[in-house]
Amino acid sequence: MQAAAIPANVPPALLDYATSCALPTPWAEFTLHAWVEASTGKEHLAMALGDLGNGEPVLARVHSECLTGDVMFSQRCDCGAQLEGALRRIAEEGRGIVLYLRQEGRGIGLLNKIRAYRLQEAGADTVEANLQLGFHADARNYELCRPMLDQFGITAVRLMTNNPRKIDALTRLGITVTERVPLLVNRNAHNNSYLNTKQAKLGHMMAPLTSLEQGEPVAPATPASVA
Ligand SMILES: Nc1nc2c(ncn2[C@@H]2O[C@H](COP(=O)(O)OP(=O)(O)OP(=O)(O)O)[C@@H](O)[C@H]2O)c(=O)[nH]1
Ligand SMILES: [Zn+2]
Repeated sequence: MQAAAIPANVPPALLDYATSCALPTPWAEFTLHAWVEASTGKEHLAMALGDLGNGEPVLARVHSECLTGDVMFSQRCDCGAQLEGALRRIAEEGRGIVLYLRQEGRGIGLLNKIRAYRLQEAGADTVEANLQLGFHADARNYELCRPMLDQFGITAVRLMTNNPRKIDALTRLGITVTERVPLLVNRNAHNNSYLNTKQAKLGHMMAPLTSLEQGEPVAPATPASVA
């Protein structure tokens, strides 16, 4: 039997909701939700805590995948500490959500991020490395956030980020960002110039630290805390 044709005026779903489970963490027991992106088959995730659909703005983080930082403890970036900081803060408040988007390497993928790191070892900064590889400085897209937030009836968020593009993107998607909650964690000798480049070239809202010079002793990975 032939499948019924989808009427031309109905946009195709970006995401299919798949399933959920309890996810105990050191800070709280979250609920892990999973979706499948229709066009790529990628699995996107959310960690949710508390009553999210009661109309109060939700403490939220939109986190882009960083395997090296989130899983392998890399100090080249601040991603792992930001993820931990966001989860801790949500646990403290007892309510909130982390959207975990599978757009590794600012959207260029893991292998290309590793290639970009090699170029950075040869002197390029994080933006120049992407451009040398033929990519945009930031190839991410946040449109999936809308159906993910819709799942919980979330229309307004207090967004944990230093990245103005995320605020713009959510606003353009019709989500009200009532507050930006800064997320400044784990600046160290390995990621200091990376963070300075994000501020200078990508518009991130974070003060540059000039006192951390290359070759200085590396600060131990501090427990994540939200500034
Ligand atoms: N191409 C590239 N990607 C990187 C590099 N360092 C980290 N990333 C990626 O950058 C992204 C960082 O994601 P987020 O922490 O959510 O976003 P952000 O733009 O830093 O904004 P906030 O953390 O919200 O302030 C992840 O996808 C990382 O994999 C790099 O040197 N090159
Ligand atoms: Zn990272």
